[in-house]
Formats: sequence, structure tokens, C-alpha cells
Amino acid sequence: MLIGNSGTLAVRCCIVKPLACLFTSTSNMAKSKFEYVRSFETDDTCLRNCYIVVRLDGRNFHKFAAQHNFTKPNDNRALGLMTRSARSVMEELEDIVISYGQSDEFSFVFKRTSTWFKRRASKLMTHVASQFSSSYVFYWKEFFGEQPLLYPPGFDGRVVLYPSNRNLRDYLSWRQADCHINNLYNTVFWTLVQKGGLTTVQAEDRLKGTLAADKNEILFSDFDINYNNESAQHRKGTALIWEKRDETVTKRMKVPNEEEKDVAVTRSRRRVEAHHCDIIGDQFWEDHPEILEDDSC
Ligand SMILES: Nc1nc2c(ncn2[C@@H]2O[C@H](COP(=O)(O)OP(=O)(O)OP(=O)(O)O)[C@@H](O)[C@H]2O)c(=O)[nH]1
Ligand SMILES: [Mg+2]
Ligand SMILES: [Mg+2]
Repeated sequence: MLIGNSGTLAVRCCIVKPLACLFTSTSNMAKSKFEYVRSFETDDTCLRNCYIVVRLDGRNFHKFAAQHNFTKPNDNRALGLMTRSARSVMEELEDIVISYGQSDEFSFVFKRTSTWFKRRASKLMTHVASQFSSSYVFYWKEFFGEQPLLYPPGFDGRVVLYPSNRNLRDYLSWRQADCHINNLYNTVFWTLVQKGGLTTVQAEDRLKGTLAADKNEILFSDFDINYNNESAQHRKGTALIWEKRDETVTKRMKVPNEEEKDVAVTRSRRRVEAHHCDIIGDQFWEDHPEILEDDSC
């Protein structure tokens, strides 16, 4: 078989090194006849100037949670493991400015000017999903101890682009509102079952048609629980951002004309920090102005 444009060159080359020749491509004798299949690949470059959001969600975690004895309604081991895995994604991959997680999902926001992987959606999404999934398995024991991981968990991923700061904030607000609605429902539901002695069917009936205020009232009047005092992590989810923190370490140093001695050295380090607070209002964004880029670009 002849390879490339220059037949003579290719044939001579094949006599000496047949295999190498089949697979070598240089600018002169470029490309095998199979090369055309590349053109079947579609362009999935993300539109410029948009925030790129990758959202992952655990596959069939209803079953996964039951089989791994997650506590109801919230399992702190599971939430800790999700956060640890998200931290690993932020530390290993470039340009993620904030991530937000609740339940079995985590959203990762790439800065709008990111050129990482030429902004190819499939590359970004698969890197996030694989880094997250492998971390979830890698750190499992750290959070679940003796509880064995019974089968490999999976996470689906999607990419969504948001062109403005308002759109991005509304997206994150939507996810936090979802966290609030689900957590309030689950908290009342499982309190009715675990403390009120209702069956799951009875609890479901009791909550049919109730509004948020009714649910708060059930918790307060029947169980003396103020929902606002429940765990902030459960009510608000987890936002991870990069923050500069001063770190002081002791270093042994040799000062000229003196003996070696311990010296305290302080440096500013970027670290991923977790916040369990409201991200719907303005306060969080005013406190962390470095997260969002200028809208006017
Ligand atoms: N007990 C318990 N269950 C949890 C916890 N976090 C997540 N889950 C379970 O995970 C489910 C996540 O919901 P979804 O993502 O909508 O559903 P899913 O079963 O993962 O199904 P798909 O995402 O469509 O594959 C919840 O409905 C719970 O059953 C937890 O902390 N404790
Ligand atoms: Mg899921
Ligand atoms: Mg989910």
C-alpha cells in the first residue's frame, strides 16, 4: 500500500521499515488514507465570552444511597465526599472560579475568558466527570470507613453556557433554591417518619399541598425544630471558591554572622474554601468580587 503524496518515497521507506511507514506522518508524506474520518468530528467549541458551566449528577443515586446506607435525609459522609471530589476537580483542572453542590450534584463554572482545551465542550465535560468520579472512588474510604463501596458509581455531565453575570447568578440561585425546596421537604418528611412515627405513605399524605410556611410550622409546632437552625450545609449546599489565605510556617534559616535559627515565614496561598451560605442575594458576591468577571467585555 502506498502512503502519502510521494509514492516513490513511500515505497522505498516501506521496504526498509514497513510498519513504521504505515503509521508515520510528516508534513511531506502526510496522512494515511484513513485520515478523512477526522472530518466526521463535530465542532463543539463553546461560544466566547460565556461562562461555561459543567453540571454533574450521580447516576441512579436513589438506589446508590439505599445500598450504601446513606442516612436520611442527609448523609454528611456522602456530602463530604462530594465536596472532596469537587475540590480535587478545582485543584487539578484549570480556570474553575466557583463550584456549587448539593445532594448528588455539583456544578463547575469556568471563567468566561477560559481557553482551556480550546473551550471544547466535550473535553471540558469529560475531564470534569472523570476527575470527579475517580476522586469519589479514591476518597471513598476516607469518608465511609468500613462501609464498602459495592459497585462503581457513575455521574452524568452536561455543559451550559451563560453569557452574563446575571444569567450565571440566576443559574446558581436556581440550584440553591432547588436545594432549599428539597431539603425543607425531606427534613419535614423524615421528621414525621422518624420522630412522629408516621409511615412514609402517611407522611407523604400529610405534606400534600403544603407550602414552605406550613412545613416550617409543622417542624416548629409539632417537633420544636426551627428550620433556620438546621445545618447550613444541608439548607444552603456547598459553594467552593478560591481564596487567598496567609499561611505561617516555621523555617530553619541561616542568617549571616549568626547561628541557624527557626524563623516564622508568612506567605499568601490560594486555597479552595467551602462556604455554606446564601448565594442568591448580593452579599456573597460583594464579599467575593474576584469570582465574576466584568460584564462589559
Ligand atoms: N439518604 C440519602 N439519600 C441521598 C442523599 N443525597 C442524595 N440522595 C439520593 O440521591 C437522589 C438524587 O436525586 P436525583 O439525582 O434526582 O435522582 P437519581 O436517583 O440520582 O437518578 P438520576 O439522577 O436520574 O440518575 C435523591 O433523591 C436521594 O434518593 C443523602 O444525603 N442521603
Ligand atoms: Mg442523580
Ligand atoms: Mg440529583
